[in-house]
Amino acid sequence: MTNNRVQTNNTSTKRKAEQSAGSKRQQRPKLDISQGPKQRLSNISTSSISSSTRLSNASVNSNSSRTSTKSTSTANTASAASITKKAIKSTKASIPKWDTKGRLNQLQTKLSESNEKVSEIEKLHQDLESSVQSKESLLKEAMQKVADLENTIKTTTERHQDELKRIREKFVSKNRDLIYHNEKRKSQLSTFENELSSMEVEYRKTTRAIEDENKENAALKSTKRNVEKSLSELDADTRSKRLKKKATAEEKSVQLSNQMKSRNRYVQELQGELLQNEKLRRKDHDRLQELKGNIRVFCRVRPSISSTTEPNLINARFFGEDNESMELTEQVSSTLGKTTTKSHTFTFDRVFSPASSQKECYEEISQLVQSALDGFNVCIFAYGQTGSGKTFTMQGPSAPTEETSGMIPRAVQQIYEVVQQLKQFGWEYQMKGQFLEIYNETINDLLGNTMNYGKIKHEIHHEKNGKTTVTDMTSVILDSPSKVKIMLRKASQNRATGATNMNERSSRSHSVFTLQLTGHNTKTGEDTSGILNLIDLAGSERLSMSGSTGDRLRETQAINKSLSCLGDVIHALVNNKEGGHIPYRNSKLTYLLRNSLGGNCKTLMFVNVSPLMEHFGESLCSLRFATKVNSCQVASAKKLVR
Ligand SMILES: Nc1ncnc2c1ncn2[C@@H]1O[C@H](COP(=O)(O)OP(=O)(O)OP(=O)(O)O)[C@@H](O)[C@H]1O
Repeated sequence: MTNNRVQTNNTSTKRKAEQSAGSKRQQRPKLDISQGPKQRLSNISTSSISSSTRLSNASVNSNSSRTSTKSTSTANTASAASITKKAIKSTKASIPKWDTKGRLNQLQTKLSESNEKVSEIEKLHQDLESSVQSKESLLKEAMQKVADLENTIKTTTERHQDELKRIREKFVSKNRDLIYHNEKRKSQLSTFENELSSMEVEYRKTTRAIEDENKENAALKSTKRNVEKSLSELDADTRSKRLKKKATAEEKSVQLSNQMKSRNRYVQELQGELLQNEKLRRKDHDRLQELKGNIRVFCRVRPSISSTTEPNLINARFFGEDNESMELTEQVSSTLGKTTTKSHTFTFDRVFSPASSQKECYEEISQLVQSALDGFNVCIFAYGQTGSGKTFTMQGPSAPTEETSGMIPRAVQQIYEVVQQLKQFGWEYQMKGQFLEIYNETINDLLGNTMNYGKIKHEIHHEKNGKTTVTDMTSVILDSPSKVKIMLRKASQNRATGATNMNERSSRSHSVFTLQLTGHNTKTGEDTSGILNLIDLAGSERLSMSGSTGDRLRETQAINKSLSCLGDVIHALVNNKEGGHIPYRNSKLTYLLRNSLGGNCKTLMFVNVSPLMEHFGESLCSLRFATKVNSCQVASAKKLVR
C-alpha cells in the first residue's frame, strides 16, 4: 500500500515536473514540528520523492545531452527511493503501539536521520542543478554552434555553388579554346604531314646522293692510300737525301772550319805584315819629309777682294814644274827718267797663285799633319803683312764653308780620320788643344777669360823630353770636329784686334794653336807624342808703312821685334854649327817655338802675299824673309818616342 502511495506520489511529481519543465528551482518543504509524525513523514517522503522525481526529470531532460548525466540522475533516483523505503520500514519497527514516547523518539531519530539525508539529497540536488545549469549552458552553446555551423554550411554551400558555377563556365570556355586549338593543331598537323612527305622525298634523294658520295669517298680513299704510299716512298727518299746532304754539309763545315782557321792565321800574318808595312810607311814618310827638307816654305798670293774699284795689282807670274817659282815684275824709273822692268824671282817648296783653293794648300801640308800623328813636332807658320791672307789660310773666313775652311779645321778633320784608320793597327789617340796669343810680348789664353788678360802671367817651360808647356792654359779635349769650330769661334772673339789704316781687321798679335797628339798602340805597346803648332803671325809690315802711333806704334814695334827675332833664330839655324848658340830667348815667340824650330821639328812657313801693287814693297820683304827661311838647313828631325 505504501508502495502504491509512493508510486502515486511519484507519478504526480513526475507530472508536476513535466508541467513545470524549464523551471529551475522548486520551493523545498520545511519540517513542521507541530504536525503529527505521520504527516511530517509523509511530507518528508513527498518532498523526497518530489526531489527524486525532479532529479529523475532533470535526468530525463538532460539525457539527450550526456550519458554521464544520465547515470548520475539514475543514482539519485535510486537513493531517494531507498530513503523512502527506510522511512517506511522504520515506521514498522517493533515498538509497541502504546509506547508513544518511544515511538516519538524513534521517529525523531529517524527524522534527524532523514533530515541529514535530506540535506545530503539537497546537496546532491544542488550539485545536480548546477550540473544541469552547466549542461544547459553547454547545450545552449552547442545549439549556438549548431546554428553557426548551419550558417557556415549555408554560406559555404553558396560559395561552393558560385565556385562551381565559375569553374563550369571556365571549363566551358577552356573547352571551347581546346576545340579551337585542336582544330588549329589538326591543320598544322596536316601541313606538317605534307612537309614530312616532301622531306621524305628529299631524304630519299639525299640518301641516294650520300650513297653516291660514299662510293666516291671510297674511290678517293683508295687514291689517298696510293698517294700516301708514294709520299712515304718519297719521304724515305728525301730522308736519305737529307742525311747525305747533312753528311756533305758536315764535311763542308769541317772543311770551312779548317779554311777559317787557315784564313785566321793568314789574317794574323797579314795584320803582322800590315803592322810592319805601317812601320815601313812611317819610316818612308819620315825619309820623304827629310828629303823634302825639315823646313819648308810655301808662298801664297791671295786673290783681289775688292768688288767696287779696279785695284792696281802686282804683276806676278807663276811657273815651275812643281809650281815652285814666282816672278814679280815692277817698272823702275832711272834717275835719267828711263823706265825699265825689274823682275824678282822667288823659288820655294811650292807657290800658290791667287786661284789656288784652301783644299790645294792643305793637300801639301797634310803630310806634315801625318808626321805629327807619327810623333813629330810640327810647326806651321803664316807669315806676311797685314791683310795678306794669313788668318784666312790658317783658320778660314769668319763664316767658313767646307770649301773655305782653313788649315786648322782641316788638320783636325784629317787627324780624326787617320785616328779612326789607325785603330786597326792598335793605335789609340787622345787630342788636346790649346790656343794662345802673344800680344806685346805677353801670353794670353784665347780659350780663357779675357778679364784675366795681363793678370795671369803664363810661363813657358821646355821639358827634357822635348815637350813645351805653358802654365795656366785652358786645354780642350778635341774628341769631335765640331768642338774645333766652337774653339776657333771663342779664340777669334778673344783675339786682340785693333784697327789700323792697313787692314780693318788687322791682327796685332801672334796666335798659336797647339794640338797635342798622344798615341798608344795596344798591339805593340808603342807610345807616341806629337805636337802640331799652327801659328798665325801678326802683320809683318814695317813701321813706316803701318802709320801707327801711340799704343799701336808700341804694338807694331813688339811685333816687328818678335818677327825679327824669328828671322834671327832662323838665320842662326841656317848657319848652325855644332853647339852653336840659337837666340830663342830673345822673344816670347821664338822661345815658345824653340822645339818647333830646329833639329827636332818639321817646320812649314806660309808666306802670304798681298796681290795689291801698293803692298809690293812689303811683299818683297816678306818673300825675302821666306827665302832666308827656305835656305835653312836643319839636322834630321828626331821622332819623339817615349
Ligand atoms: N785666298 C783667299 N781667298 C779669298 N779671300 C781671301 C784669301 N786670303 C785672304 N782673303 C781675304 O782677305 C782679307 C784679309 O785676309 P786676312 O784677314 O786673312 O789677312 P791677315 O794676313 O790675316 O791680316 P791680319 O794680319 O790683320 O790678321 C780677308 O777679308 C780675307 O777674307
